[in-house]
Amino acid sequence: MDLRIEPAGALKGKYSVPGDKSISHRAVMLGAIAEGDTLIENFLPGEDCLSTIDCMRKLGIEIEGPDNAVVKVHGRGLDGLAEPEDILDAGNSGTTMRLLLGILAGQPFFSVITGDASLRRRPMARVTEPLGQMGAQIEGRQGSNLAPLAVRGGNLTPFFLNSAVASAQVKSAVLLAGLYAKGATTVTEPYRSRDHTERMLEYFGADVEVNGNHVWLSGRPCLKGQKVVVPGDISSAAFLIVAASVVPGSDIILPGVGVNPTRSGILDVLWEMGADIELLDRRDEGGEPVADIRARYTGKLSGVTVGGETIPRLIDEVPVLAVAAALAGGVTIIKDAAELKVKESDRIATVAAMLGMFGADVEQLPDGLLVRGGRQLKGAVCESHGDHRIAMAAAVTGLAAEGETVVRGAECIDVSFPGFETIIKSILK
Ligand SMILES: O=C(O)C1=C[C@@H](OP(=O)(O)O)[C@@H](O)[C@H](O)C1
Ligand SMILES: C=C(OP(=O)(O)O)C(=O)O
Repeated sequence: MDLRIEPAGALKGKYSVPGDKSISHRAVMLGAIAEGDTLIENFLPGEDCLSTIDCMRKLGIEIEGPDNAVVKVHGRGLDGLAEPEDILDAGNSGTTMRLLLGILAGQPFFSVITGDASLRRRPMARVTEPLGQMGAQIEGRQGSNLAPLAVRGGNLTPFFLNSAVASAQVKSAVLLAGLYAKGATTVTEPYRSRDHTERMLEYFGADVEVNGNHVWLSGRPCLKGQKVVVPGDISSAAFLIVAASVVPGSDIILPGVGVNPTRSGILDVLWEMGADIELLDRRDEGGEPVADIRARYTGKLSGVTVGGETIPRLIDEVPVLAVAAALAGGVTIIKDAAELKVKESDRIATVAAMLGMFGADVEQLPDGLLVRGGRQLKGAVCESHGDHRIAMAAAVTGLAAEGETVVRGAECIDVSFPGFETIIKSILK
């Protein structure tokens, strides 16, 4: 599908962003292995989270919905999953595959998990190795690095993982497997990655302790089904916040967006660049911090250097941050972000190619991007590369560029932000 974009009129008023993808996945998974029902409100009905529901159904869990973003999971307890009769399909979703591998590692049955062409190229050894050390047998191409992966789980022993990457998917896979091991499992990571698994495990009744970059979990807890109200996804909100920051006259409110500090790096960096963003009515909902976000055009963004502990706090927002950088004055350097190469596309290469099509000055670095901002951008025909974040970043660039932009392969936007196209069409001049 082609998405056609023209220079935008100002973004004005309230826009609602769909539920958080990371939290929606986790609510279904924990709901499935908890005792009793879990009611999820504001669930993200994006393709990725639908893949998680589909896999859980194949594992014998009855799930109602999504119906108006409400999902009911009839949990069967820690040992209630059934051997799937068919291959589990994680689609385009790295989170589904890596977190589910953690759960499958603890099951006394055989399962096979695969995904689409993009996911079958993404590295899985980062989870299959520690899960193997915990006692699961996992086989796949390239030394169990590439899906399809066949898992024979069960009889896990507790583990101490000192992870080389700050990855919430790695941390979560080991913690979910740790639920099935008698004793304590701990994970240490170089920088703190998103902590939704830790927060939700505690909310469902597990014994979890977090100390800086270390997480400790006691195995074999009794998880109890809960009501989970999913906050709006800050990763989706970021596209509208950047759009409002670069399109003259804009002033928007995004109600009920998650502002968990392990996710809000994009706000910190946009503030540093000079963006006008306010957090209103800050509150806590179901163990997650939430706020209404107001973003206004300022007309004077400037370049920044971003790296280190900030990167895991905005990893999925780098494509749209690069758009802001191309429209800002001065140089922006994004470093320590080699993880971008193993997302739905190689996002260092695809962001540079996409912005280059608009006439922006962008250089690829081995671990990030160098953007020399301030050029007048010209509408372009660009490819999504099957990557939802690249498609949406291109659309936002098109709003601020001269002339028409066409985003090819824009159907992938439904992976994380169904409704994006409707919002964008409503603001075209
Ligand atoms: O745990 C999660 O929900 C996610 C973790 C991040 O991946 P990594 O763990 O690979 O950094 C992120 O990029 C992904 O979109 C969602
Ligand atoms: C990297 C992403 O997701 P996943 O790893 O779940 O495919 C993303 O949504 O940008």
